[in-house]
Amino acid sequence: MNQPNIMELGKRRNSGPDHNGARNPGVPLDLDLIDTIRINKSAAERRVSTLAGRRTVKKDWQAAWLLKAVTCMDLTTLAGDDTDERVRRLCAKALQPVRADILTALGADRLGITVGAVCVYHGFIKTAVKALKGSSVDVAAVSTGFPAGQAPFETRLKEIELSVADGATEIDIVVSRKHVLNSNWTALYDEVKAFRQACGPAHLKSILATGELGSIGKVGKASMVCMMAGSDFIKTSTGMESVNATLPISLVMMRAIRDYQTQTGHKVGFKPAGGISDAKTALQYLVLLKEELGDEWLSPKLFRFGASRLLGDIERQLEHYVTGRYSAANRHPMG
Ligand SMILES: O=C[C@H](O)COP(=O)(O)O
Repeated sequence: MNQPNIMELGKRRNSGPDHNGARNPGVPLDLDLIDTIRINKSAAERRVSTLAGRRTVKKDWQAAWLLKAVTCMDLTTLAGDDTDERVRRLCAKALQPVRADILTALGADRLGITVGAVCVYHGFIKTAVKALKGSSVDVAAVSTGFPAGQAPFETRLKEIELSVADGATEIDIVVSRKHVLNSNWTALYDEVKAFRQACGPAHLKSILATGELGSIGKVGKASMVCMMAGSDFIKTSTGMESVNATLPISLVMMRAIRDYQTQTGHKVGFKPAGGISDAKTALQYLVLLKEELGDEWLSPKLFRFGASRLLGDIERQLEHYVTGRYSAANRHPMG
């Protein structure tokens, strides 16, 4: 696997698809196309099962890929006991995600590495905006009755509008699982399109909650419908389902993104989220992404990890790389 140009890591300011080309404007719903989508589950599982053994990244290359993963992270806190102080600490970590001594040892201390965004509940948007002011780190808010999405439709629309008014530049919505389970693609399309409209300039990430969609085939179809409705990103999971991000599901979503680009010319981002907590797994996602969608997607404009714990393990692995020793996980707090 090629080493990303480490000098490029610090340059990516202004994340989001529209800063470097047009956003996905969406297209009319094409039910005939949705009907043709078929997914071979065993083939998808076979494809990803060889990933860890077949492609490995070592030493300098691994360090560079891990720094890339950091720049593509939505550093997340979504807990019932979140406080303004916790969010402020998380934002400080977002601005300096890897300890200065580690970055210096890696020769990466002048790259201005930050995460892609901080992801919070609505009530903490203003706190995050203030803490990140002057930086290029985006503020993402989960929305539309996250995680279940069972609030009234008008309430969900209003929630988006309020979050954008508070300063969120990215909105992570949850789709109504019932529309997918009932194969009511028109209802899903209309819902996501309305959410996109409510977002205005903020980018829309559509969370499919893939672990609750019943089949891998539904994941392929729902991915395509969400992109047709104008999603800037499609995202696997809320982190609250019993099954969250997996590599086979991610493969299906990446291929849907590829097919959508082939059909329409529009690029849509991908965000695996939920349960991705170690550097080794993160590298597997990056390898799969590079192989399926190419180098252009290896950027926060088109790829994010949604993760609350991953950064700690990445920092720990980077410290091991520069010192030869592993430190205790609690030496890498998130805030
Ligand atoms: O969107 C992000 C997820 O909620 C994060 O899930 P996690 O806490 O399992 O990393």
